[in-house]
Amino acid sequence: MLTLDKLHIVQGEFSLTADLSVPTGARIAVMGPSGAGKSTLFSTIAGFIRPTAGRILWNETDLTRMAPGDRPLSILFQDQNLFPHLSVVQNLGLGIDPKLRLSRADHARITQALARTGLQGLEDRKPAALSGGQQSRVALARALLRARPLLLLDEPFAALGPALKAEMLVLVAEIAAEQGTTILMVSHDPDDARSLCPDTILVADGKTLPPQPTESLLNNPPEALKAYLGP
Ligand SMILES: Nc1ncnc2c1ncn2[C@@H]1O[C@H](COP(=O)(O)OP(=O)(O)OP(=O)(O)O)[C@@H](O)[C@H]1O
Repeated sequence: MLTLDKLHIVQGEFSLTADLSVPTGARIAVMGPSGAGKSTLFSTIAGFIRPTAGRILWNETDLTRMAPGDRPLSILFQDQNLFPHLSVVQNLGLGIDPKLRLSRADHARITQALARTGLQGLEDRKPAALSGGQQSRVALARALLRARPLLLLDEPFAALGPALKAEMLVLVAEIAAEQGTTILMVSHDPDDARSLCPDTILVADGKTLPPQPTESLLNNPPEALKAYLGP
């Protein structure tokens, strides 16, 4: 279970509170107006921003002061943060060992992750020689290899076309189900939220609300969400 315990985040003029829990294995959409603080919330959970007050817990473990790399999570952004000078295999290897000292078993796991994400044959390509969809797959394969229990998706597939995006979301859902991964996903698309996430966290007006059923939230959106979703 992820617990945000009386969390208070301040970035200059901007401030955001969160006091909620997310059960293990849940798939939760994170929605709210532009600038409401969705990415800031993720950066705080991932450890790139230090909260002003409160705690972040994974089960009984207090993550609040833990280094980002030690936290039990992976985060995927829109720019896939792949290393441009490294091949697909090397980028994946970094998910296992930052010094790329890989055993035969590690290579076998990489081969498996490549197959799982449909990247066979692209092992030696550099990211610049991959399509956007293929880059997304590499980032997802790396997260798969890290096998952390919590996956934060900050619109990693936003630049893809609708069909490819839907395909990636299905893949995420499959992998998450296999690994029992808990997912938080920032989404601007109500259909994505509906298809992948039974519950939604709303971020608006400086507050992060606890998860509530996605369907009823979208069918009867509060003002802040109405403006964001458009007509
Ligand atoms: N380093 C910073 N210093 C001061 N303010 C910041 C900093 N980083 C972000 N902000 C502000 O914090 C607020 C939240 O930004 P954030 O990117 O988290 O919003 P968001 O909900 O993810 O928006 P979007 O949907 O447009 O991506 C914004 O008003 C932004 O201008």
